[in-house]
Amino acid sequence: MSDPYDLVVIGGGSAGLTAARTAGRLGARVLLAERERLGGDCLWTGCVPSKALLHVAAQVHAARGAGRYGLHPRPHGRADSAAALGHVRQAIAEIEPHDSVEALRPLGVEVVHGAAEFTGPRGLRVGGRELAFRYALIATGSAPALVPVPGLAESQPLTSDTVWGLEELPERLVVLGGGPIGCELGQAFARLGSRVTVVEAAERLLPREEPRASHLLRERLESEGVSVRTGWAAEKAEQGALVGPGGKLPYDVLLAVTGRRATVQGLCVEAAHVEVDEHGNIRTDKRLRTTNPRVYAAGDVTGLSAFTHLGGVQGSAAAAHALLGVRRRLDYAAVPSVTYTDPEVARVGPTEDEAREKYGGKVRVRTLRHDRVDRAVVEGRTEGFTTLVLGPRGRIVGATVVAPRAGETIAHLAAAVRGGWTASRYAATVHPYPSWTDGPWHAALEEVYARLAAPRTRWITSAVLSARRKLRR
Ligand SMILES: Cc1cc2nc3c(=O)[nH]c(=O)nc-3n(C[C@H](O)[C@H](O)[C@H](O)COP(=O)(O)OP(=O)(O)OC[C@H]3O[C@@H](n4cnc5c(N)ncnc54)[C@H](O)[C@@H]3O)c2cc1C
Ligand SMILES: NC(=O)c1ccc[n+]([C@@H]2O[C@H](COP(=O)([O-])OP(=O)(O)OC[C@H]3O[C@@H](n4cnc5c(N)ncnc54)[C@H](O)[C@@H]3O)[C@@H](O)[C@H]2O)c1
Repeated sequence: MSDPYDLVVIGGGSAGLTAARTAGRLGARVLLAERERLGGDCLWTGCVPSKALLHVAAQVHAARGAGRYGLHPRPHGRADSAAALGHVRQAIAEIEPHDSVEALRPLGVEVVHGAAEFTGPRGLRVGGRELAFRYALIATGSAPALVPVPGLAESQPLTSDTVWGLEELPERLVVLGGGPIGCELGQAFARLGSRVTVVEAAERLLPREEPRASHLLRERLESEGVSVRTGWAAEKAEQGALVGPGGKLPYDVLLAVTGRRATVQGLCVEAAHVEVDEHGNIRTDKRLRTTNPRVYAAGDVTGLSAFTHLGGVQGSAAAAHALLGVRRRLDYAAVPSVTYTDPEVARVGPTEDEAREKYGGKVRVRTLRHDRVDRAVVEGRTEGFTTLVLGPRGRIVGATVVAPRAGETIAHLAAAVRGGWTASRYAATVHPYPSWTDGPWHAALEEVYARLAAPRTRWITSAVLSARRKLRR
């Protein structure tokens, strides 16, 4: 067996790639093992293809609406599936080189192709080699999980892994699951011309978001022809129909997007004394160390992250912890999440209800409807809103923005949450006009105006005004 590597990273997705790059930049001897394709879920079956498809769908949707401005005839029918999926493949092809063996080599990252398995607490086997490591990082991600609905597995539904292999747009698409994936893909396929039904067992779409965001998104989807069934738990799947409350939903294609499960099979984690928790995720402490202090974990496999941006940050932090012994605290309270539907639903921190559970009566909420945002008015998109959740000492602890490009707007609010800013501190930054960032800015200004109007402040300002009037008389 050769000298031990400083760090062996298992899995070349968002978390593993970022960890390997960090380790390489630190000058460590690092090996990255990947069993399929570098880039992982995000590049091949997740963020990149879904956002590329949503982009095509948005173009098609805009073209259909151009009749309003005199451009006729109004295009109808289904978009060209080959062209739509061609754009998806092109986006992947353009991003892929950034995640390639060639891009990693200058950073000193060695890549081995193969499925890694632990052979002991400080050793593993991959690509026919037995390796020793000082530290290892498990970044093996997650895979679609089918809910235990009778007949579902036998019906062989498409998942977010396999939907990209479709050659034709389905005539009737039933989407099982109204979470982020179901809403994004449901809207994309509907805009491209499929007849889409989204079914969700909970009482509303995107159950983790502000109820107002869920209702608004539902209205929007329905206005675009998507049939939405909430409180609709699938009971049975048959060939060609999903069965649930009130009867059958016939489909040509069934897409099951009901959550994901950590990928730990085949890793032989027991050999490394690495424990898995009751949900099947790798158990980690605050520093992302597993139950073996020589082995760390990052990304979807931990159950602490379901996003590329967070998986990458975890990977980088875990590499630095392991190699340098530094303690970089991860601030989960300020991690934004975005569902890239139109409008986008973006949030950082807790919802209003979650904040009230945590902070009780100290919570105040400012919501600004976007009919007060000039950018929304000029684009004819006033349906959205911004909510700021203020916690103890008036600090912004959470925010939700529902609007086109809310994913960009939320980044500044994430900085505010991370910095523990009050609404007035946030409002002191000048925001560009007319931009979507006017939503959060004016919501924060509303809080400032309310404070100015409070009796105590009003008493002080009145006293100052009156004193200055007398002085200058
Ligand atoms: C449809 C969809 C849309 C999404 N959209 C977004 C989005 O817009 N924004 C966002 O932030 N997140 C999004 N996500 C989530 C995001 O894709 C994941 O959070 C992210 O890709 C997880 O990264 P990871 O590195 O933890 O795992 P992965 O990307 O899954 O990488 C794990 C890698 O490990 C490899 N592997 C597994 N076992 C072994 C082994 N034994 N040996 C060697 N290699 C192994 C796998 O082949 C894989 O390449 C989306 C997900 C889906 C499904
Ligand atoms: N834009 C993004 O950042 C983005 C996009 C897509 C996915 N992701 C992440 O990927 C992960 C997986 O997403 P997802 O949408 O698959 O999972 P999810 O768990 O968020 O949503 C699945 C939905 O399916 C519903 N469901 C479960 N069983 C059902 C049944 N029998 N009948 C009807 N509905 C049922 C659940 O109530 C839930 O709302 C999430 O953690 C998400 O955050 C992120």
